This record gives sequence, structure tokens and C-alpha cells, in this order.
Amino acid sequence: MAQFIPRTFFAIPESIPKTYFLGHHHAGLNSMKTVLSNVHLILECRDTRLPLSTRNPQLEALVAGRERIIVYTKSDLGTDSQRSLAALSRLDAGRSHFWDKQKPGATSLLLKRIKQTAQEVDSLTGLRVMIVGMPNVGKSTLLNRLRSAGAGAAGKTAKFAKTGDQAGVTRKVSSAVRIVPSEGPGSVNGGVYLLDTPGIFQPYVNDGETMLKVALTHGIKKGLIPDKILVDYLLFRMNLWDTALYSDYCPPTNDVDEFLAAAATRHGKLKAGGEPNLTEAAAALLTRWQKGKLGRYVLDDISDQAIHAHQELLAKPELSVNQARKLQKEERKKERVRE
Ligand SMILES: Nc1nc2c(ncn2[C@@H]2O[C@H](COP(=O)(O)OP(=O)(O)OP(=O)(O)O)[C@@H](O)[C@H]2O)c(=O)[nH]1
Repeated sequence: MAQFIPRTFFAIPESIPKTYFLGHHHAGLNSMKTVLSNVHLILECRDTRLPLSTRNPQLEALVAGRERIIVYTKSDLGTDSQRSLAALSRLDAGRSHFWDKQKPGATSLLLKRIKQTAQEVDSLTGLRVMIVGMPNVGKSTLLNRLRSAGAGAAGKTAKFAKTGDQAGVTRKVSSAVRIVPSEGPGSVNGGVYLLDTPGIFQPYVNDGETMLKVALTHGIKKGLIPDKILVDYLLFRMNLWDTALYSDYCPPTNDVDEFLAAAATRHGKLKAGGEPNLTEAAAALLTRWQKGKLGRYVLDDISDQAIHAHQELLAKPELSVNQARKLQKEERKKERVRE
């Protein structure tokens, strides 16, 4: 049998949008600015699968110079390779915290770090913590888990923040929720209060591939990029990692239709007459991937070289915020014409 040769290049379709900066993102940023002066600590959430692509330069500029912990969320879906984790820890100079909602220990450890800051700040009115990050990275879930771990009996009642597996569930900066009661002078004086904020997208991303990666992790609205394109991109990536990831479906292939047809047969997604339903197969595959059932990985390149290039880009962006906004408006116009 001929040796399988994976694609080394994925042709990004022209139709992929490069922005998802919505009205409530703009309004959210403005509200965050107004409350920031009362905030002592920032929890900046990034998806472990996209440690670079879910880093929003606009948010970073907003919280620059403030005490910050970088929380890598959904770490159950990202890599557990020690090399990758070490690369990410270096990126954030020891401020990173790997977290996932299934591990109470990760929540307790984070709570301990927050309480330490509360003791250092020692404010009579308590420590104010703001959670920020891109859409759907898991901010509200984190707030609920911290509250339930820290607020005693009050935290065991219904969850405070609404969560959901799509971008944009939280639309406004929340009121402050107490996650740790006051423990008195010398300890956590005045308690700890958390503010949830809406996920904020960057005004404009540099390339279509970033959008594909963000869409795969539900950072933009479902349906904005057709499922088949996302599955094709996933197939491209799996072929570069390990074709065994989908060996339950079919032998290694670069043909997305062949892959979808095999998945349709495997999952019983068939039309009347037994023809494979490729649309349903694509949706089923994406759900499996989002649940980690097609392997755990980091989609961003986190080699030292890629991290360095990313840092350079952040320091000297190709576009100013105003240029990015202009491009974003043009994209919106094009989208309206297409509709
Ligand atoms: N597997 C896994 N899923 C998680 C984890 N944390 C959150 N999620 C899921 O991710 C989805 C998004 O979580 P949210 O907490 O609503 O995300 P958000 O950042 O507040 O979203 P926005 O409202 O867009 O700002 C939900 O379906 C959560 O259940 C995690 O650690 N592991």
C-alpha cells in the first residue's frame, strides 16, 4: 500500500471572517474601564487549547500593570505534556495557573493564591477580583466553582453566573459576588468579591487560521464558519499529529468527504436509503472533538520560536486598534452584501 502523505498546507477559504468584535464587546470593554479602578486582582482566562490565540491584546492593554493571574482554562482538553506546560509557564513568568472544572484541587489552589493576595492587600472593604478573557473560555464556570469552593454554605446554593457552550452567554459586567467571607484582620479582611465580565473578542485577527481554531473551540458563534470547513481543518491537523486519532473511522485520508462518510456510517448518521448524512456527521464529529473524544491537544504552535514571534507581534502589532476597527467595519459590510 502507498505511504500516506499528509497535507502540509491548509488553504484557508476566502470566506473566513477575520473579526467577531460585536457591539456588546465594545460596551463590555467600556464598562470594564469604569470599574477597573476598584479592582485589585485580574484573573485573565485563556483556553489551554489556544494559549496564544485566546490572548486578547486589547484586554491585556486594559489590565496592564495590574496584579494578574493567567488562568489556563479547560486544561482537561489541552495537552498534559510537561514540555508544553513548561513553555506556557515561561510565557507568563510564573503567573500561570492550569485549571479545569472537573478538578476541585485546581480550584482550591487558585483560591489559596487569591486569598494570599487578599491578605497582602488587606482592604477593609475586601479584595475585588475581575475575571476577563475571550468569549467562551470558561470565565463564568470559573466564577461558579470559586464561589462554591470559597463562600461556605452560601456558595452551595444555585450557581451565580449563567454558563453555556457557545460564545456570548455573559453580555454585561456582573455585580460583585462574594466568594470568600470576611475572616477578620490579619486574614482575609473584608472578604473576596468577584466580577464576571463578557467575553471580549479582538477587533481583528491576523489570519483566517486563527479564526478556524477559535471556531473549533466555540469562541465565535456556531455556524459562522461551515462545519465541513472546520472538520476539514481538524482532519488536516490530526493528520499532522497522529492519524491513529481517527483510526476507528477510516484509514488515513486527506479527503474530508471520505472522512465524513466514514464517520456517518460509524455513528449511524444516514439518510433514508442508507446514504451517509455528511452534514450530521460533521456536527457529530465537532461535538466529539469539543468533548475531547478525538484527543487532547494545543492547537497553537507553542514552540519557543512561535512564542517569541507572538510576543513580538503583541509588542509591535501589524495594525493599530483604529486600523483594526476600520478593517472590521469593512468585513461587516462585505458580510452584509453576502447575506
Ligand atoms: N471540558 C471543560 N469544559 C469547560 C471547562 N470550563 C468551562 N467549560 C465549558 O465551556 C463552556 C463555556 O463556559 P462559560 O463559563 O459559559 O464561558 P464564558 O467564558 O463565561 O463565556 P462568555 O459568556 O462567552 O463570556 C461551557 O459549556 C462550560 O461547561 C473545563 O474546565 N473543562
